Amino acid sequence: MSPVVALTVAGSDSGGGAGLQADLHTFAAFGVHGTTAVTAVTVQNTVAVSAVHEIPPHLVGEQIRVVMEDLRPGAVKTGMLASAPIIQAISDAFRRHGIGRGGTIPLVLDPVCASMHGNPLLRPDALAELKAMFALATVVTPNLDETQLLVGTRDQRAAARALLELGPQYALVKGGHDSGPRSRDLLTDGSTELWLDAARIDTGNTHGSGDTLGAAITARLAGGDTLAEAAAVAKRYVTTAVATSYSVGAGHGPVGHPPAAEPVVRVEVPS
Ligand SMILES: Nc1ncnc2c1ncn2[C@@H]1O[C@H](COP(=O)(O)OP(=O)(O)OP(=O)(O)O)[C@@H](O)[C@H]1O
Ligand SMILES: Cc1ncc(CO)c(N)n1
Repeated sequence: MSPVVALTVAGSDSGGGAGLQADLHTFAAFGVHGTTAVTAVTVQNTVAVSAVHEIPPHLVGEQIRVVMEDLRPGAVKTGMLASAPIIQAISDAFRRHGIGRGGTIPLVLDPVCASMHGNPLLRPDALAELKAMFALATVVTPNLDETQLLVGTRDQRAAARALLELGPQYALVKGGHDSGPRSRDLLTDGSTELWLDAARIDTGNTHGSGDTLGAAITARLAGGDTLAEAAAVAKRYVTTAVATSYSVGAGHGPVGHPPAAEPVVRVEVPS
């Protein structure tokens, strides 16, 4: 039986907590075969991002092409995209391979702009290009710092409305950076509204939580879920991930990636 496959188009985090490393851990936890198109190599640990090396745009496009032609992922996620020329190459490849709106393969677009340390992961002059790409997305998943940058507000409802005007099918506005006893994310397509709600866990070790939520949605979409189903499962998973986070290094530790309670494919260990 061939496995369910997902693709992440993202940057590498040398510290192993976020970026494509978190995406691959998440795909594996759901029993999904993970593939990657690397956009940038970041020199990063739990304390800071100290350098970024961008991959040439045509090579990012080529990674997408060879994965699409051979492994046929059922869903695609984007994370750190780094620069406007890289975003253009990715958008072209997505249109060519039927990824996102107008195609048949769902696209989860996490508009990563900075690390949780506050270091930039997107060139400031690439913001317009990133926003233009939203029209391709099944869902965009910004945190509150990103909504402030993209649409000028940290109010979840107002941000979702403004994001939907840019053309994605759904907006999922994450509330991890809010305060209060609950960590609430808003999922809406403009006519229905779903609040994904969980207790806020008292920890500073949330590095990679956003990537993990988006990758869990992508894994479940690859397995055939609707977006609302995928988001509900992913929220339960990221809450477990934050609950199993740990301290490593001197800064923000990563979330854990335990086997998913609601996997796409249950991994059987031969006895
Ligand atoms: N302390 C916490 N307790 C429970 N859930 C949390 C906590 N922090 C974040 N979350 C959840 O984790 C997910 C990611 O949210 P967040 O807003 O932190 O994203 P992010 O900033 O993109 O993450 P990252 O740290 O990867 O950059 C959301 O579902 C959010 O509600
Ligand atoms: C490479 C990379 N992607 C995404 C994030 C945001 O979590 C990060 N810190 N590093």
